[in-house]
Amino acid sequence: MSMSLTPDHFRKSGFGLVPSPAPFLTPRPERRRPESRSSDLSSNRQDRDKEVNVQVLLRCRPLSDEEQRANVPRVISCNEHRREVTVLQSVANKQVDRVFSFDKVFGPKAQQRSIYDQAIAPIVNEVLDGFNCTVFAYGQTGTGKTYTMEGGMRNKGGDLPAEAGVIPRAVRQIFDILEAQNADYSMKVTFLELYNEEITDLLASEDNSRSIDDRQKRPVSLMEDGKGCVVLRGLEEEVVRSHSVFSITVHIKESNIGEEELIKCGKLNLVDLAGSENISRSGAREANQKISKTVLLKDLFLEIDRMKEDVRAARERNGVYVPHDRFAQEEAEKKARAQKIEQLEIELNLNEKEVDRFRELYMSEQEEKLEVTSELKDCKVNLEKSNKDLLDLREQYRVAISTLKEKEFIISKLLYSENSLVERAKELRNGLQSASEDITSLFTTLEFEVVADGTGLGTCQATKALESRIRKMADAYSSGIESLKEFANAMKENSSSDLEQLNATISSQVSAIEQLLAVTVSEAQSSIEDIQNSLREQEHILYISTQQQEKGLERSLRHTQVISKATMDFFDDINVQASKVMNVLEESQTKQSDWLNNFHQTFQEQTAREEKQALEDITKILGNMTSRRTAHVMEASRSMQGMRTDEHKKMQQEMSYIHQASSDANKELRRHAEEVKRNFMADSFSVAESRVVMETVLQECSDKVNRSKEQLENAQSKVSDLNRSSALGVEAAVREKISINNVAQQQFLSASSAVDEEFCGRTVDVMAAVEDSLTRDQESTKEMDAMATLCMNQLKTIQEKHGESIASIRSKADKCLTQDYEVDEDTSSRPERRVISVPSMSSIEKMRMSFPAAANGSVEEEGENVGHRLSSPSKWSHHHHQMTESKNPQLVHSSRAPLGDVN
Ligand SMILES: Nc1ncnc2c1ncn2[C@@H]1O[C@H](COP(=O)(O)OP(=O)(O)OP(=O)(O)O)[C@@H](O)[C@H]1O
Repeated sequence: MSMSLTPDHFRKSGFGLVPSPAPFLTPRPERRRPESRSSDLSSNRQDRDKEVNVQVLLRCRPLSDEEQRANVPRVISCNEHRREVTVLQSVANKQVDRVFSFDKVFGPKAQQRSIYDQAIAPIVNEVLDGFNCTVFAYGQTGTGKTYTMEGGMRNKGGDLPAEAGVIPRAVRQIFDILEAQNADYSMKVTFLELYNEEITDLLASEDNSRSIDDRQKRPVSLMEDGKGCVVLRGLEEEVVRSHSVFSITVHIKESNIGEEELIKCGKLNLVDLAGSENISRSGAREANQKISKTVLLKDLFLEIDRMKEDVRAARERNGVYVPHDRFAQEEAEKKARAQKIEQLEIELNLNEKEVDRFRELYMSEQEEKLEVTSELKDCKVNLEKSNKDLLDLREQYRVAISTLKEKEFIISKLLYSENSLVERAKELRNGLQSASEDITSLFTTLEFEVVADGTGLGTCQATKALESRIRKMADAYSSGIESLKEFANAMKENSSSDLEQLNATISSQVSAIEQLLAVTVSEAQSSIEDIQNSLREQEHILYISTQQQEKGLERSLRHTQVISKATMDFFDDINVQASKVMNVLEESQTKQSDWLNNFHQTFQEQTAREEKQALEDITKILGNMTSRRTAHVMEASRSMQGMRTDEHKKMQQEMSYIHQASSDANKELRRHAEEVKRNFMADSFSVAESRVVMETVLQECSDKVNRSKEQLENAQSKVSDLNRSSALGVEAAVREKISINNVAQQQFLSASSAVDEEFCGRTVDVMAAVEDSLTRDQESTKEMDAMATLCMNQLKTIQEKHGESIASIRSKADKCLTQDYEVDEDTSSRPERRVISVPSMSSIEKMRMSFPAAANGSVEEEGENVGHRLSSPSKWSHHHHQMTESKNPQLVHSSRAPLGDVN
C-alpha cells in the first residue's frame, strides 16, 4: 500500500501503499536528499514541506497467517533507512531487481503508532495551524489501506488500541492539543462514501436506509471460482470500488486584534481509496481506463468537492426558517434599521466632514510647523550672525583693552612720578627752607661778624660759611634731584600698578562678559534644542494621530463596507425572497388562470351540451342543470379555496423566510452600527486627545520660542550694558587718572617752579652775597695791601733804628696780643670761631705802628707775605708761623717767647 500526502486546494499531502506499476512509484532520485537522511525526519520535515507539497510514503504489510501457511514467497524487500523498495524479480533464472525510492518507507514491522507519529502527526499540527491537508491511502485490495486509515477500533478503557489507525489517532491528537491549549474551537466531521459515483453521508442516519435499500436492490452474481469456492462477484466489485472520505474541519479562535476576531480554519481529509486494481477490472470505467491515476484522483476530488458543496447548500437551505409572527416585527426592525442606516450614514458623513476638518487642521498645523521651522532657521542664522558680531566686538574689545593697558601703564607711572616729585618737592622745600634759614642765620652771623669784626678775617670766615652753605645747597639740590628721580620712579611704579589694577579690572570684566556670553549661548542652544525636541515630539504626535485617524478611517470604512455588504446581502435576500414570492404569485396566477380557462372551457362545453339537451327537454333538465351548475361552482370554489390556502401557506413560509433574513440582517446591522459608533467614539476621543496634546505641544513650543527670544534679548541687553558700563568705567577711571595726573603735574610744576624760583632767588642772593663778600674781600685786600706796605716800611724803619726797645716792644706786643686775644677770644666751641679769633694782621700791624721807622724795611718784606696770606686765612697762620720760624728766627723766637729775647 502507498500513502500519498497530496496537495489539497490550498496545500498538501498524501499516502500510498504497495508497489505497483503506477506513476507514483517511478524512481525519483531528485527528491532524495543524502545530507538529510541521517537527521531526524520530524525535524527536517518542516523544511522539506516548504519545498515539497506532495509526499509519497510506502507501507508494506506483513504476510498474513494464511499467506505464511501457503508459503507465499516474498516479492518485496524494504529498506527503511535508504527509503527504497526493491521488487525482487527473476527473469530466466536471472535476478533482475527493480529499486524504487519514496519519501519514506515503512516495513512490515512498522507499527500503527510509529507510522502516525512520523507521517501524520506533523500534518495534523499543520492543520491546527490553519492549513488544509489531505492524506489518502492507495493500493491494491487487501494491502492494508483500511487497516492503516481506520485500523482496529476496539477501545481499551478510553485509550486507543495499538492497532488504531490514522483517523482515530488524528481525532485524538486534535482534541488533545486543543484541550491542552484551552482553546476556543469548533470541530466538524463528515464521513462520506463515494460509491458507484454517488455520495453517501455515512454519519447521516436518514440516508442509511436509502443506501441500504439501494444496495439491497443491486444484483449480485453468484459464481464459482473453479476451486470449489463461491464468489459474490458483483458484491465484491461494488464494495471494493467504494471510496471513503473522512473530513475534519477545525475552527480555532486565535486572538482579538482590536474589535476583530481572528479565527484559524484548518481542514484534514483522510481518504481511503478503492482498490487500485478494481477500477480497471470492474468495467464501470472502461472509458477512463487509459486515464492516468492523477487525473482520476483529481476528478474524484472535484467530485467530492462538488458533492460537499451540494450537501452544504442543502443544509443551509433546510436550516433557514422564518416564522410568520416575527415577520412584522422584523419589518418594523427593518424600517428602524433603515432609519438607523440613514442616521449612521449621516453620522458617517459628519465623521467624514470631521475627518476632513481634522485633515485640514493637520495640514494647517503642518504649515505652521513649517513656518516655525523656517523661523527657527532664521533665528539660527541671526544667532550665528550675532555670534560673529560678538566675536568681532570681542576682538575689538581685546585691542582696546591692550591699548588701555598701555595707556594705564603710562598714566600709573606718571602718577607715581608726580607723587614722588611732590613728596620730593616738599622735602626740597623743607630743605630749602632750612637752607634759607641757615643762610639767613649765616648772613646774620656774617653781618654780625662783619659788624663785630670788620676785618678780612671775618670776611674769610663768612666766605667759608657761604661756600659750605652753597655746598650744602648744591648737595640739597642734588639730593632733591635724586629724590625727584626717585619720585619719578615711584610715580612710574604707581602708574604701572594702577594700570595693572585697571587691567585686572578690565580682564575680569572681559571674563564676566565671556562667561555671560557663554551662558547666553548655552541657554540659546538649550532653548533651540528644546524647540527642536518639541518639534520632534510634535511630529511624532502628529504622526501617531495621523496613524490613529487613518486606522479609525480604515476601521470605519471597513465597517461601512461590512454594513453595506450586509445591507446589500439583506436586500439581495429580500429580492430573492420577493422574486420567489413573485414566482409563487405568478405560479398561482397562472394556475388560477389555467384553472379558470379550463373552467371556462368546461363551462362552455357543458353549457353547449346542456343547451342542446335543453332544447330536447327544457323543463326536465333545467332543474338538474341548475343543481349541477351549483355543485360545479361549489367544487370550483372549494378547489380555488384549497389553492389559495396552499398559496397562503407558501406566502406565509416565504414571508417567514424574509422575516428571518431581515431579523438576521437587523441584528448584524445593529451590531455593526454599535461597532461603528464605538469606533467613532474611540476615533473622536483619540482625535480630541491628539488635538489637546498637539495644542499643548504647540503652546509649549511657542512658549519656548518666546522664552528663547527673551533670553536672547536679555543677553544682548546684558552684553550691551556690560560693554557700556565697562567702557564708562574705563573712561571714567582714565579721565579721573588723567585729571589726577594733570593736578599732580600742575602741582609738581608749580612746586618745581616755586622751588626753582626760590632756588634761583636764593642763588642770586647767594651770588650777590658772594660778590659782595668778594668785593669786600678785594677792598679789604687792597686796604690790607696798603696797610701791609705801610707796615713793611714801618718794620724796615723799626729794624734799622731800634733793636733795644725789643723788650719793651715785646712786652708791649705781649701786652697787645694778650689784649687782642682777650678781645678776640671765641666764646663758642666751633673751630671757625677759633680760626676767626686768631689775631689779625692789622692788630699786629697796629701794634707795630707804634715802633720807630728803623724797622720798616723788614716789616715791608713780611707785609707782602702777610697780604698774600690773608686771602687764605686758614693757611695763613700756619704759613706765617713757618715763615717766621725760617726767615726770621729772632721774630719767631720772639713771637714764641717775646719776653725772653727782650729780657
Ligand atoms: N500492517 C498490517 N498488519 C497486520 N495486518 C494487516 C496489516 N495491513 C493489513 N492487514 C490485514 O490485512 C487484511 C486486509 O487489509 P485491509 O482490509 O485493510 O485491506 P484494504 O487495502 O483495505 O483492502 P480493500 O481494498 O479491499 O479495502 C485485513 O485483515 C487487515 O487486518
